Parts: sequence; C-alpha cells; structure tokens
Amino acid sequence: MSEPQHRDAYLEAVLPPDPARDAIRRDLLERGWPDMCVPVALGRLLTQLAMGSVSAIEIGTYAGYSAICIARGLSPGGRLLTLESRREHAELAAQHIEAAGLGHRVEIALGDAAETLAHLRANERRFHLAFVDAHKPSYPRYLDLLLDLMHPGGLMVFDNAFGRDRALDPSATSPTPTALRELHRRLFEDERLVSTLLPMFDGVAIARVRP
Ligand SMILES: C[S@@+](CC[C@H](N)C(=O)[O-])C[C@H]1O[C@@H](n2cnc3c(N)ncnc32)[C@H](O)[C@@H]1O
Repeated sequence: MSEPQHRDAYLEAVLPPDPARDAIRRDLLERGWPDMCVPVALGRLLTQLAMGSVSAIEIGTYAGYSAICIARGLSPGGRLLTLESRREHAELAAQHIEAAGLGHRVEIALGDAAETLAHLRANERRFHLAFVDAHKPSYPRYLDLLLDLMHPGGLMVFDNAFGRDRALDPSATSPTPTALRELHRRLFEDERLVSTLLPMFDGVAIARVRP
C-alpha cells in the first residue's frame, strides 16, 4: 500500500461514519456519476471553519456534501447560499441536503457562479465564509468577486488549489494550472488578505480578509 493509500485507509477507519456521505456515494454510484465530493476529513474541516459564521457562500454544489458540512457548522439561524450551474446537480443536492435535515439552512442558486456573484455584489450581500470548489480556470475571477462580498475578518477556502499538482509545474500552461498559479500569486500579494496554501488533499488555499 502506498503512503497516501495507507493514510486514506487509516482516516476511513478512525473518522466517525457519516451517513450523509455514504448516501451520496451510493447515489452517485447508482447514477454512474463521478464522486467529486470533498472527503469526510475535509468536510469536517469545513464544519469547523463554519462554526461562528452566520452567512456562508459556496461555489460548486454538485451532490451537496460540502454544503451539508458547512451548514452543520453554522451558528443557529445561519444560512448557506450555494451556487451551481447544472440543474441536475442542484436537484440531487437539494434531495441530500433535505435528507440531512439541513434544508432550512441552505439555498441553492442555479446559474453561472460568476454571474450570481456579480448579482450578489450589486445587492451588497456579505458573507463570513466562502468555499470555492467549481470551475478551476475561474478561480482568480471568483477571488476578485468574493473580495467584495466578504465581511471584514471573513474566510475564503479554495479546494483543488494544486490542480492535481499541475499548478506546481511551470511548464504546464493550460487554463487550470495557469489560473491556479495566478490565484496563488494574488492571495499572497493582496495586502487585504492573510493567506496560506496547504499541501493537503489536492491543495487547500485559505485566505482571511483582514478585519
Ligand atoms: C467538484 S464539484 C463540487 C463538489 C462539492 N463542493 C462537494 O464537495 O460536495 C464542482 C461543481 O461545480 C459546478 N460548476 C462548474 N462550473 C460552474 C460555474 N461556472 N458556475 C456554477 N457552478 C459550476 C459543477 O457543475 C459541479 O457540480
């Protein structure tokens, strides 16, 4: 067993089971859809990070697992707005979020995320936590739009920040690695942010907006 497989097997054994994750895994398998959901350990990090937040936004809902994890952590009365461009994904997510007993905390906004973010900006909406897990070449654009949507002190989390390690290879110049390197540069250059880039899972970038 390779080292990453060894660690995955250990995490699988030691983390408490999550019936919501199991139900989504089974459902995706039956549909023949890929499992693109965050792993349970990352989901638990999202729950931790959401604690104390009243308003959260997510870009990329898919089957609703990360939305469930964020909603679990929100303060009483807290709400998550999750953005998804594909109707069939939004419908599947709505079922699983409802089954997890979190329908009252989560709203799904169907449409292209950049358009929805621009609309939210025009309406002066503000969020304490943002989780980004959608179209990788758009990550720098999402960062720009989110910066106007975060409360002072708000936290932004970007999943797949290494793009399966392609972002680490300067000779990889396709849209995803190029955009991810651009994201990294901006996260560390922008004086409004205190950022880090963590080599866990497929790379997780976390940026706190200075209060
Ligand atoms: C990796 S999946 C999200 C997984 C989910 N965050 C989880 O861990 O449970 C990415 C999702 O982003 C959606 N997506 C891709 N491009 C988008 C866009 N431009 N606007 C909104 N959603 C988009 C895809 O349809 C897909 O459902």
